[in-house]
Amino acid sequence: MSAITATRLSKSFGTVPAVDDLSFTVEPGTVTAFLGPNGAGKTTTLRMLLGLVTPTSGAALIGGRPYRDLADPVCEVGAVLEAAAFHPGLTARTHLEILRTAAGLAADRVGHVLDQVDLTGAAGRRAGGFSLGMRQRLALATALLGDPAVLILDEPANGLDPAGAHWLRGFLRAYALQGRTVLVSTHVLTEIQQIADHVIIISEGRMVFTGPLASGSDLEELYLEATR
Ligand SMILES: Nc1ncnc2c1ncn2[C@@H]1O[C@H](COP(=O)(O)OP(=O)(O)OP(=O)(O)O)[C@@H](O)[C@H]1O
Repeated sequence: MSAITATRLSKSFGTVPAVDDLSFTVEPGTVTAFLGPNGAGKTTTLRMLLGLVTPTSGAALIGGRPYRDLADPVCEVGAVLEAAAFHPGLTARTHLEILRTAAGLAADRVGHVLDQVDLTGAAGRRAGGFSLGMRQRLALATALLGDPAVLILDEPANGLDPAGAHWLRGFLRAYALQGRTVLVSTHVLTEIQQIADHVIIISEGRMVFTGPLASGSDLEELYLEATR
């Protein structure tokens, strides 16, 4: 079964058709790049997959079910959507501890995800003093708490320094190699080209390209051609 399925998915905000009859699948064991110009409908699509926006019509499924019907959502899908807001007075570890407790996860998960995103050294610092890149790492750590099979990330490299972006690429590649599913929305084509197996490009809410990314192919050329 596909890890993620969108079937004839549409969403209008008033008279604005943000997503228009969009169908695609995302397979386990792949990194899929979800691309499109500003306002193409990427974030709206991701929010529908995560049950945060109700589709006007069509279906958005994770593991064959709408998000609201998942038995154990924290363990099935982790997400980073835009720059997450953290309470400035709470430490990274406290943020994660609160989420871990609410989700009923094992006590060792907090230390594990802090290690995974390389934030262990800053775990006792307040999030209010974090740089953008550190906040991105903390947001990724929250997404990883349930050790989910599916990761949905909106611009995850935003604010990461070159070493951080390099680290993130390796992390996502390894995540997919474990048979898990990674769907990443980004505008940074040179970076995603290095790790994506599959590409979905939308424009004005509609699919303009979906297919595997052959090694050696030029993603920027493909993108510019598809969105012109
Ligand atoms: N809550 C909302 N109310 C009204 N219009 C919205 C809302 N959310 C999104 N839109 C509109 O839907 C369209 C798609 O927006 P969306 O944020 O999904 O695009 P995007 O592809 O993620 O863009 P970007 O690359 O700039 O982040 C835009 O025209 C946007 O103005």
